[in-house]
Amino acid sequence: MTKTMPDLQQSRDHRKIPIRKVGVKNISYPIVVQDKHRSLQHTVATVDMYVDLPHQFKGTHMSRFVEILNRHREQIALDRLEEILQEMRQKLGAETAHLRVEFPYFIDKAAPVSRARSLMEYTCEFDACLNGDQLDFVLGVKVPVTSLCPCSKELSQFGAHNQRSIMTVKVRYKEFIWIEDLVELIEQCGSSPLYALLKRADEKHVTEQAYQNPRFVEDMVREAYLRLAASENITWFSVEAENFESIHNHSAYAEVELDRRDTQHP
Ligand SMILES: Nc1nc2c(ncn2[C@@H]2O[C@H](COP(=O)(O)OP(=O)(O)OP(=O)(O)O)[C@@H](O)[C@H]2O)c(=O)[nH]1
Repeated sequence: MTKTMPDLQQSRDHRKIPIRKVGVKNISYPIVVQDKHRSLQHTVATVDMYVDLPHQFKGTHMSRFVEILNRHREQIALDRLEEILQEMRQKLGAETAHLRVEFPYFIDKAAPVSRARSLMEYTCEFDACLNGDQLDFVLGVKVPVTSLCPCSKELSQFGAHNQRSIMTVKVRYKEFIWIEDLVELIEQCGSSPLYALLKRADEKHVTEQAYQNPRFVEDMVREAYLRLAASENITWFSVEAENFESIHNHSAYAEVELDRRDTQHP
């Protein structure tokens, strides 16, 4: 039946414009992530899959992306991404394949005083690209923290404004990095970490901890820079901090980046 149907995608395009990324976006799909303490964690990701398209073709074959994803069902994990990307390149006749997987990841944390345990959610991403046989992979994690304003503390007779901040860290690395370790490193860069569950004794502790540890967005990204740059394993990183200001109707924002790849591969 399909053989007799016209294949418009395969027909020629005459505009001579190659397309860098074309494919499917926002597929909700189950994946498996390596968990530092529980071996594996099952979660549901939002998946984007793209390839490049040479100028002479009218369209890509959208159904093949979903076919590939389903061929790897229950095995979509970090160590399978390259295989999936290779299959995308091959089945879609492309030079470059992109696979972005964004997912909620849960870490079991103990509250600082009561030690009450709770699951804290972190939004993570694997962003992988295969160009020929060159694999580029970026791990990203969004880490919410508390920040307390040093200026407000200095000026005010009582209190200081403080807010929830999101620190977004992205890394390229040589040897495997646990999401848990990245989260722990970034949590040290705000005024206080966040927890899903706090009893009263914990609430007093985190409030006082934040007051004793005021941080601008600039302090937060600089602290992260120092800690990430200290690891030889990390070849590239970027860190963003966004403070959802409690006394302004806008956010304070800062970003830093370090790229060691050029010096390693001149
Ligand atoms: N290329 C392209 N396809 C689209 C778009 N929107 C929907 N589609 C549909 O995606 C569907 C699947 O396309 P293909 O993968 O080429 O389907 P197919 O020809 O049955 O599959 P193959 O035999 O593997 O090529 C088609 O029905 C298209 O109409 C779009 O914006 N671009």
